[in-house]
Amino acid sequence: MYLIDVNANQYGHLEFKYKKKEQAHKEYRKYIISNYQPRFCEMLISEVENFEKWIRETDFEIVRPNSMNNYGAVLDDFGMEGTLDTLMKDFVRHISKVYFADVGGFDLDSHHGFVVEYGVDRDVDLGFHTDDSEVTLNVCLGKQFTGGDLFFRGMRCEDHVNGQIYPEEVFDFSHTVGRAIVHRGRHRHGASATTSGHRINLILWCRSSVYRELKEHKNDFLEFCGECKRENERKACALHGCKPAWKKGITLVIISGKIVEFAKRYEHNKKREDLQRYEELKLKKLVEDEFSGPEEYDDSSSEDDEEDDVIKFDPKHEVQFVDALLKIRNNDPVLKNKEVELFDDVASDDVAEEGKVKRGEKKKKVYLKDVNANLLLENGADFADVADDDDDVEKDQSFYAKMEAGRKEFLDAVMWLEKDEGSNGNVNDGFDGFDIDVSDDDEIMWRQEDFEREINFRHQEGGEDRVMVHPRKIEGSVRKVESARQRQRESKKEREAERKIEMTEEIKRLKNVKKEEMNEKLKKFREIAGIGEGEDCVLDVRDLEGDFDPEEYDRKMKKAFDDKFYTKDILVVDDKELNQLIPLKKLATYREDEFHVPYNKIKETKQRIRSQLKGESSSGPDNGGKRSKNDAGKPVKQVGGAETENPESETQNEGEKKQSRKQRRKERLQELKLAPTRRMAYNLDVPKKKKKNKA
Ligand SMILES: O=C(O)CCC(=O)C(=O)O
Ligand SMILES: [Fe+2]
Repeated sequence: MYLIDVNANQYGHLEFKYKKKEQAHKEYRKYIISNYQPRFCEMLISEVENFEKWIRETDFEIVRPNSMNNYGAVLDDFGMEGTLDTLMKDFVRHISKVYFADVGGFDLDSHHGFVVEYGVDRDVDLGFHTDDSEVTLNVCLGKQFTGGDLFFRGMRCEDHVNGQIYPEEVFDFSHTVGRAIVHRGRHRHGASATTSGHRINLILWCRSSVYRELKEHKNDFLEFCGECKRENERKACALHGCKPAWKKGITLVIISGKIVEFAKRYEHNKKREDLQRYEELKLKKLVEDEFSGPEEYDDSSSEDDEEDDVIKFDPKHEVQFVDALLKIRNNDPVLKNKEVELFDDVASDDVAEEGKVKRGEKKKKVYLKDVNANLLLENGADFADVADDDDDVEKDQSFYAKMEAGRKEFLDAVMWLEKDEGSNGNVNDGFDGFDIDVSDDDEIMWRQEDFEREINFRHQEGGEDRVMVHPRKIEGSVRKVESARQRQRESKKEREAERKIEMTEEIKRLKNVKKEEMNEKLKKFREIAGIGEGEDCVLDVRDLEGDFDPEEYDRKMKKAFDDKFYTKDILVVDDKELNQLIPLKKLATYREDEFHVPYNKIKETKQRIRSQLKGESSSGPDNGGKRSKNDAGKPVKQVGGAETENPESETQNEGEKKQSRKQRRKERLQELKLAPTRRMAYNLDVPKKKKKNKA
């Protein structure tokens, strides 16, 4: 058995390390990396659970991931399409272009991503099947479970999918949270019963349009099929009189890895996107603020409102419309003139009728391109086929460009593979990127060339009789003449109602994200300020929002930090403690980790200072709150919050506000360096009692 370390520590750059291990299953190569970022797994699970909850609450019918699962959800449906595309391109493709190049692994270009859920109260197991994918990534996200093993029973092409199972094809794989497996879609597999707990897996079916296109023309290159292989070998041996030897190659790749960057990025981007969206909605006045109760999405501000529903029929325009349509369908030569005016703009006519168009103002003309655009919008893609044959040429060209790119990637993959093999003498042993023995260099080269030739000459070599068929008509997109408008109106209403529900839910969710963020900030603040559970805090979540007002901020900070902590307290602490206790810097988010001081430590320090002070003096708040002037005649800096209780200090505070924080700190330090006599003179060290007695 080979252990292959896939170190995905650099996002998208995999390092392969080959280690020869004791012979176990020669046919299986394993990639082992450690965990699949637990936080990412957790987040995904909670997102899925939320989604499930929402489905239950709204009684919404959703499309389940595939025909065999009754639980789980299509991730592309809830905003993860881009993320999963990245996962496919930047992660799966690096692996598959080497190990599954024969099924287009070098050019995976689309995906279907979903989660599946198993448990006694969910889907229990999954039948024997092949996936509708070229390559599948299956990641075990959680939670706790027993059972649920994956069983693999050999790869088969469509013709042999139900063929027998050979002993060497039997492979069982136990899911572990954080571990993933990559296999060909045509690898027959199933999942045994999850006997307790819940198992949730992320499945990414990755497809290659290049490969699918090629398969349309030819399928005798499908070397992976265990049954085809045997047949070919039998034939070859019958011809050459040799003994068939069943060669084993890679069948699947097991990964347990750190996709650290990927998971982190997902987490970060998702939150940022949500908050940004929330702010946008707030700007558009679609949400009031995060503190108002649940609100319904109100789309009355959107431009296309009810009026749109009332479609006005104008016989003149109807005739013009049909006439234009016929001209286009019949490819009327008049259309060659780009400036041909097919009919007057309905909207501008209507407006004119209502007297809203100023006299002499030119009516908007409608050109062929406008009509085409409108027809496309109304009739769907079907119409485009009739209207413009050039489109096909363009499609063809982009296809060839894509093929070229695919070919280049393929060559890169081959070079990579060669380099890899060259760097390690053991690699060829039992390994084969195409499920054939690659110990023979010529053979692998021959197969690569063959594969390339198949792609490049698929139209020339016996493929001419087959015509590519793509579905042209998309259900529901074709315009029906009778009562179509009625239906359009109804479906528009339905769509709007759906949109309203969706938006209301979305706003609710975004508000929660926002609230969560603000509560987190507040929690941090309370922690820093040493404000315990249930204790009052001068700031509330609202203070964390809005424009930054430094004076207001200072005032609140003073109150927060100084209510229970006076200048006197501060004077007895050393710099290190002061740094912990006056933690304004800690509020700068970029420093939060470095400056974190646990709440109990702050409390402990404060208590210690208090008892120290009690021993030294019995001074009350008015002593701490009232200060004489320093030698420069300036008011002595007051960190204490006594100004709120002491009107006298009000004016002093005005002066203080103007002082910079740095200045105040400097003064405080100077104060500490004062000679004992000066300190006495300034009442700094004089116990209150003594002072009173003297008085
Ligand atoms: O349950 C699993 O882990 C396998 C799921 C699977 O094979 C599939 O959904 O195609
Ligand atoms: Fe599957």
